[in-house]
Amino acid sequence: MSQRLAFVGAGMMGGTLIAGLLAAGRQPADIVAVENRAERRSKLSQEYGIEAVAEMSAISGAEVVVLAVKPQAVDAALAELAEQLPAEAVLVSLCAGISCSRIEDALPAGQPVVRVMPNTPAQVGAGAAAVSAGSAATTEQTELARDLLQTVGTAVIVPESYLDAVTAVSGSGPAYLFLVAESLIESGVNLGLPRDIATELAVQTIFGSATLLRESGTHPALLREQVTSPGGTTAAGLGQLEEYRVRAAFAAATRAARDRSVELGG
Ligand SMILES: NC(=O)C1=CN([C@@H]2O[C@H](COP(=O)(O)OP(=O)(O)OC[C@H]3O[C@@H](n4cnc5c(N)ncnc54)[C@H](OP(=O)(O)O)[C@@H]3O)[C@@H](O)[C@H]2O)C=CC1
Ligand SMILES: O=C(O)[C@@H]1CCC=N1
Repeated sequence: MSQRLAFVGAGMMGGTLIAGLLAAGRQPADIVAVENRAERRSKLSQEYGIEAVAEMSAISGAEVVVLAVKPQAVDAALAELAEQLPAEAVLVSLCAGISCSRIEDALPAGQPVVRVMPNTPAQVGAGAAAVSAGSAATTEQTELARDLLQTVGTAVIVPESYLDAVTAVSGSGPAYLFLVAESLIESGVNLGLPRDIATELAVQTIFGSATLLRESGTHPALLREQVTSPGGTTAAGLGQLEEYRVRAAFAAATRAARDRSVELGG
């Protein structure tokens, strides 16, 4: 694959994808970034050797244009982008909550649009993304977007109606798990462990548990039972997590994130 890619917005998520794609073997010469912030542009060109500019005209040679600005900046970006977008280019939007139809309405009729919800573990080739076709995107164009995301992790094609829930689970999900990591480390420190030891053990425990969960294909409830000796330490700890309603907290968190995604879509 060597399509010419343009990123409009190359902050946290756009920059993550660019880094992941280059690490997976994409050539810097095939990627251009249109980015508002001068310091980001310098970093992108110095660190990755890609062309990074402020002018939207740079997207004119692209076959795939990835829109990675905050949802609040989408309308302004689309207004500028619509004038420069090549008719045959696929617009791949990473923007939370913004529907394909809203993007299509801002572009020339028939422009192919694909909506994607990625996540930041793509930085280390371990992303999880879901991809949905807009009304004018062909199967081939949707698969092209999926393949792009698959170079930095897992990517699945889903109906667009799933995407707000996907955003709540895997788009925002890394932040929930980083909060769990932070809590486990602090709890170890509170119990008297040196911070570096607590950090190393907590991080490896999360990594090892995720790897076991994925590689064994075993239901997490069974894996949890394997750790839980009758009358033992884990049963005592889990009892407190149930008491503090961890399951209810995750259900409420994902509902709130899903609702916010819907709200951002306007
Ligand atoms: N961060 C994450 O974990 C995830 C983010 N997303 C989605 O990705 C999108 C980007 O998020 P994120 O990367 O975190 O945001 P960032 O703010 O880190 O990056 C967006 C960048 O785009 C720039 N920008 C805004 N408008 C334009 C424009 N018209 N032309 C060129 N550059 C522009 C911004 O500059 P300035 O600030 O000066 O406007 C900023 O540097 C969002 O829609 C978000 O919903 C999806 C999944 C995960
Ligand atoms: O917090 C957000 O709105 C974005 C979308 C998913 C992850 N970050």
